[in-house]
Amino acid sequence: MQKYTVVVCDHIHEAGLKMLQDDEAINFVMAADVDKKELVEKIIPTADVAITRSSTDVDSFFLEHADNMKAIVRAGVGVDNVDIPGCSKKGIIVMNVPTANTIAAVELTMTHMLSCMRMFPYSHDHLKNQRIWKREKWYGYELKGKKLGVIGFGNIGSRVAKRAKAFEMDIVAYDPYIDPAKVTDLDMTYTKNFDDILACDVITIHTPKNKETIGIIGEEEIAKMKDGVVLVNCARGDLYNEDALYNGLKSGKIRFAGIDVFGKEPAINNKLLDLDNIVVSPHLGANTYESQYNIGTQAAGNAIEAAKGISYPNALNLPIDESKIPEFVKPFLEMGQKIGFMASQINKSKIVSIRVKGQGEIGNYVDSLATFVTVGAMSHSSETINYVNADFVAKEKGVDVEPVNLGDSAVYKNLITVKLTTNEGTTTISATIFDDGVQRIVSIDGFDNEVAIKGDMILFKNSDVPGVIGSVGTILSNNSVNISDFSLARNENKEALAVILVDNVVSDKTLEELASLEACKSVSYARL
Ligand SMILES: NC(=O)c1ccc[n+]([C@@H]2O[C@H](COP(=O)([O-])OP(=O)(O)OC[C@H]3O[C@@H](n4cnc5c(N)ncnc54)[C@H](O)[C@@H]3O)[C@@H](O)[C@H]2O)c1
Ligand SMILES: O=C(O)[C@H](O)COP(=O)(O)O
Repeated sequence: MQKYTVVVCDHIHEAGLKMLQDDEAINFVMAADVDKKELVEKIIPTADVAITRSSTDVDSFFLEHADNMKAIVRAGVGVDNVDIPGCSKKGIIVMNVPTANTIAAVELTMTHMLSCMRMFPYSHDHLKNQRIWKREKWYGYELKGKKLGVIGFGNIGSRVAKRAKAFEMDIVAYDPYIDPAKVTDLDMTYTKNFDDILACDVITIHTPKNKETIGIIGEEEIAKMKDGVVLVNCARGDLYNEDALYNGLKSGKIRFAGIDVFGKEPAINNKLLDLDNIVVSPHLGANTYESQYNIGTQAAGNAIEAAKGISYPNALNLPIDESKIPEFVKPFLEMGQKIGFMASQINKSKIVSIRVKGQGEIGNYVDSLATFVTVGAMSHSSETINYVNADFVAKEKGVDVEPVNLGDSAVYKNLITVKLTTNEGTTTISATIFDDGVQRIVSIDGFDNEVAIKGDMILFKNSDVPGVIGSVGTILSNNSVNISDFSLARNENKEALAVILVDNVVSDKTLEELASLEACKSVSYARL
């Protein structure tokens, strides 16, 4: 069996590590405690996929050594320390885990906000460590009635705003890239004028770190702020210019700051730590058990799928303008890749052509869909294929890829059909996503089997005569193969196709036994 090496560069939850350990196709290397230079020089060259967090920079040094790398999974949101154009140049897909730590970051932001208002860590230290009971020293301020300026109204910023509203704050949001209704529908104020944010009592930032946002709060902005303003940053260091922040805190213009992130981390020598009106944490925004469990398991699952070429969830460097792809399309793309991968296992031979048809609204996105299907179908025949180079690899290997938009679908809201032609014949699979979000095959080679696209599946085609299902069940049970789902369909030629989902890996011996049944016409096996 082919093995893929997944290198874990930073600590992730043990449930994620276990998933990697338990997958027989994965050679798992835990390198979180390895010195970064050694990691890059000695371990990264062996990796098919790397899992990273903010402590591992994916920079030119890293990429120079990533000669086998197919994908990088950033186990978190921020990809400011990942050279995405550099990855694209090397054909490396970059994925992140975008929402698994949202709540952890939101709640840490509220913790910082409240800590700043009540100077909580300082009063705690006074009593606990200095044994001083001096209640009059610790008069704080209330959030109620104060104006909160939220810069960046995405997953985290919008949820911070909702929680702050529950504290009876007035919310002003600045985010040029959203529909203002996202703010105004919540009875909050949307502004395009950054000065409205600077006029707030408390300001919190939740944008990514990029060219536009680095230093978005600098000396000039702080000068315009109210005296006694409170600033919170649980997004990224350098969004607030650290010299300007230091001077503002030192002068008292900024009354208090709550800071989780720093320009250079670990930040043990940062001069901000010398101040008495700052609450700090060592980049803990994502550090809750819940969030790390979710991130670790999602990152591991995505790394396994990417290593095997099954799918690349949340890929950030696709050859497609993601902003032009509506949300409903993304699961179809993922499903298209799985169907391509499945078809290539059922019909194992040199691929001649891949025809991808889209019906319903999905038909408008059939070109992107064809790219994903191609990646899935050709991942067995090309070690390096991905969304970035799929068209090129297909052409190079003489595979004809044809996307077809069929317009409206008579039966399904959206339907995709993949026809894979190889030297051995054709396999045609149609699938849709129902309103419950479950991806389902609705037909295979003209048989109307309806079955979920997941796990291990046996496709058993036979003459439609009595007793076949019983014999199949007996063989599977004699070989300790447990059936989890079974779908049977027949055609007018007196043939039947059974799609059998099973709980465990099926051996060649079991497949041979099935093939030896008299009524059997063909047996194939696909692992997703
Ligand atoms: N401290 C932590 O551990 C921690 C945890 C999670 C996320 N983060 C950071 O928080 C950031 C935000 O996370 P998210 O999940 O809310 O991301 P998101 O993509 O959902 O939201 C970001 C928002 O910022 C807006 N934005 C972009 N540029 C802007 C600009 N110039 N001015 C105003 N708004 C702008 C976007 O339109 C978007 O709505 C991440 O990029 C990450 O760096 C930190
Ligand atoms: O961007 C993120 O997801 C957070 O900053 C968390 O970073 P971490 O994974 O290094 O904790």
